[in-house]
Amino acid sequence: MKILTYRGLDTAAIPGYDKLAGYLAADDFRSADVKKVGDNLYRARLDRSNRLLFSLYRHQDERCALMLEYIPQHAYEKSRFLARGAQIDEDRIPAVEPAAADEAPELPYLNPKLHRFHLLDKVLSFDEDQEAVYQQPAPLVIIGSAGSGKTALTLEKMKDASGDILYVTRSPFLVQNARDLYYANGWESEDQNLDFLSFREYLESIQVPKGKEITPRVFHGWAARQRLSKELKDSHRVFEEFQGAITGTDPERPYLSRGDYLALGIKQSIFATETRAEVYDLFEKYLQFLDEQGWFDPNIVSHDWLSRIQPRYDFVVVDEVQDLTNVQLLLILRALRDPTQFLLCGDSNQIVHPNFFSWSKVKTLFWREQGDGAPADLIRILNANFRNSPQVTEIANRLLHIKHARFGSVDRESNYLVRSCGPTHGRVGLLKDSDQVKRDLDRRTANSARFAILVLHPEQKSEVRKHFRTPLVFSIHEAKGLEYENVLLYGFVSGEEKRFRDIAADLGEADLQGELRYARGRDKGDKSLEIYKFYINALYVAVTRAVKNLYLIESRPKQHLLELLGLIEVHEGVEHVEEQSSSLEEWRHEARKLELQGKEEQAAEIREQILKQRGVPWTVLRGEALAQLEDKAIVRGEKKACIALMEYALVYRDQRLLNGLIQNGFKAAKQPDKALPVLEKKHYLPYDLKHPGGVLRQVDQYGVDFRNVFGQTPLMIASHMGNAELVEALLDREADTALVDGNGLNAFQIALERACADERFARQKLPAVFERLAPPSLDIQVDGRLVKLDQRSMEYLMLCVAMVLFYQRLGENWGVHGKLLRAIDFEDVLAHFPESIVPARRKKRSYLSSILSKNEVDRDAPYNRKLFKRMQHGQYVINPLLALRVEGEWRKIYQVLSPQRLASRHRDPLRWGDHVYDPNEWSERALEQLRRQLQTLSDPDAKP
Ligand SMILES: Nc1ncnc2c1ncn2[C@@H]1O[C@H](COP(=O)(O)OP(=O)(O)OP(=O)(O)O)[C@@H](O)[C@H]1O
Repeated sequence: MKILTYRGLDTAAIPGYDKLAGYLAADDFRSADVKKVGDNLYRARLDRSNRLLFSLYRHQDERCALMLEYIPQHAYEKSRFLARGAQIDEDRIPAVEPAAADEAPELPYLNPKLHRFHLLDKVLSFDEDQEAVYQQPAPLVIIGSAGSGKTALTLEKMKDASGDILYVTRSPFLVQNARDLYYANGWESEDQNLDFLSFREYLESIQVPKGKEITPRVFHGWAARQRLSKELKDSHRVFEEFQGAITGTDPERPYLSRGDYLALGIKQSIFATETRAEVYDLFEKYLQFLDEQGWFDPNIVSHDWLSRIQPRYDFVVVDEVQDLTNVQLLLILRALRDPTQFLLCGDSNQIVHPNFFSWSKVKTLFWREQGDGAPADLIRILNANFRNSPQVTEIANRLLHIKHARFGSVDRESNYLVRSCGPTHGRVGLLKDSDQVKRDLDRRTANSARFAILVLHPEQKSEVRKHFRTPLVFSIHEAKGLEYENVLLYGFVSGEEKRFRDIAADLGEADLQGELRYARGRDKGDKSLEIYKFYINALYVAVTRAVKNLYLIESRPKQHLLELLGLIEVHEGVEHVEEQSSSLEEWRHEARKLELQGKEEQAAEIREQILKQRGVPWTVLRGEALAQLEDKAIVRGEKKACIALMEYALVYRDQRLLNGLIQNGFKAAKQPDKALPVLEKKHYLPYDLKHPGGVLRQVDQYGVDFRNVFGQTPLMIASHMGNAELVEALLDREADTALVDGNGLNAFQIALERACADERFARQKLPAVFERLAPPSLDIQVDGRLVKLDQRSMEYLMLCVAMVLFYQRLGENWGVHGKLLRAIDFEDVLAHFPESIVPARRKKRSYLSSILSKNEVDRDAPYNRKLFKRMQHGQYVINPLLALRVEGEWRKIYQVLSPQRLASRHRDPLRWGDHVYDPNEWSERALEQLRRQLQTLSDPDAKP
């Protein structure tokens, strides 16, 4: 059996390691005393009390033991790889034979020379090139085609850095994905302070820009309303020109002047010189539009922020750097304390419109920043592909050849072919464009979430929809970042026959042989060539979206370009296309993924067409509906309305509403403890059952995040009930953990809220849901800057608990005792939290005090998140100037929380003689004064 060791596992420091490894290598599981302790997790015996954890894999015909972790003193509960807190009774776990390895999962790639492996979401053995990059210190630029393992390698390199670290890329989806990969399998590091940010968030972390970021969709809507000549009709091109040529290129200016734009060289603009004046006219209108309609352009803001950026990172990773402009990249690099500590990666072949990105520009930028001290050897190339099938990679390589032969190299760096290490065998085929073929193909693919159709232009989508039912139809502009097992290109080449004919021109098979040599384009004089690049780039991007199988349907299949790609035979049948049907679960997952990638159109189509979801038929109590109910109950005293309002008030513990009802003589409101169980039975019963079929049926009907009458999602209720199985089922269905209820609390905070008030819940229910429910980070805004509070920080927990205490304690504390929130309040509630969630040292009052004071608004301290405002000695409220991003919008904290719901418990008036003293009035006055104070502090500029 081959022995591989996990990165960083210091085998020399493990007593008895060599002997044990020897047993395993010799397949002697008996001497190694191997037992199974988890899913593909085995333990072997080092000596009486120490154990070693490993996994089994196969590679081709070889068995492999992957050594993971040293477990000293039977301390399985501290293991990173076993579920945290695992208790293992060694006498009861089954012994294992080496033959278990024959059933183990297959490693798709194994470098025979390397004994170290890495682990993200899966096991990785680096190939020679990856290993060389792994060993190379920063600064480093990693260039590699789609699927060459850039992201994987970069993340593993990031784990070696220490201090303040930034991972940034344009797409929020990729950021989330990278973060998930990074922390997969329980990775933790004490000496890293990590930020995973999308470029937008990075801008916000310097200063939140005013307005919203302009999106292609908004831009197209606006451009469609302008009177434009034919040359400017393609608004994608115009948008690219604005974002890549007029803005974003020159760090000295927010955008080029008209004169400079008109004077750009032919390679620096997508538009011919004679059209540029009109483009610039439109650009000026665009500036006006941004200003008037409250949008911002990220390039212009990036330029403005250059004057604000301060060094604050020790190490920076920029992924998909080809999606960023010069100015954006500069803004990132300027955040480095040591300007050489960066790692950039990308692939200029993944650009659809030529947006003037080139590696030489990146280098120039770096050298200009660095002066003479810049290292000469910055760039590393990865040319293996681990994602696509060899057949797809072959077509992609042919396209690179064609592009290269016709247009010359983009730059020296992007001049390579791709070597396939693809895990599976695939198929590439040209299909006849007949009704029969389309019908058969539709039948086989309509229910498959692993089959997508791509077209060149958005208008072609409606044509596709006439023949195909799948919701997964994308234009090339939407295709970035997508990958599907099967991809069909519909009329890609026939739709632009002339363009592709011109591109293929007189190229022959001989032009597609050998390696790419760096060369300028053949047709130097032909200035119109630039325009053609879009078509070939688009085809390249489209082809590489296919992980396994690629099909093309062409109405005119006899085309030179297709011939060059080796697509000569036209298939009249589609028997070889596997019929696939995806489960609703896969479709739900697909919809959520697309939504995160900003592909709302397709996500909505899946929800409507496949998941058949619709809106809830009841009225959700919020905003106007809630105000009306209040009016009917409290002003007009309608009985039914009183009951409904009492229920609402009970759900949100809105003492003020209850008090209102009591004053109106609605007695039931006086005894919330009696009314609450009735309410729970009426509304939450299905959420408490072992088999929550009823809830899941509703989820199927209305979507996983539907709102009940009180505005709660199923996840919020499941979390309130502490029903871990249901929570799990809902999260599997992609329930959104970031949504908030009528009190501004998300599902995680709702579970905390129960746990703070109920020791049994904290002990018995909370551990099972705690980690799964906590959103990975909270976006807060302090001093106009975005801070992402990571789930792993104590500040995250403190802010969440403070939001809970706002409702649970602040009303009573202030209304009765004249106190705000104090360390003792936090100590009180955290005291009964299990050790696995909050370790004892973090529950101590001194520690809690130190977190409160370290994060005081008026204190000047490093890493001060300014979460709290100290109002009196040791007494705090959440910083009224803090804003939270809730459901995509920035909202001030006291708009998220509801100060009007602050109230102390209703007390009976005291009487002696003729005197009546009503403590409720006193409390209410005090609380009103607090509300006003919070309001003033929240909005210091408001007129009194
Ligand atoms: N050495 C390896 N062995 C096996 N799989 C690998 C290896 N390197 C990368 N992979 C896998 O290949 C896939 C593609 O890797 P990754 O996403 O890092 O590529 P990328 O270059 O960033 O691609 P893109 O530019 O499309 O984002 C991933 O599933 C990754 O786990």
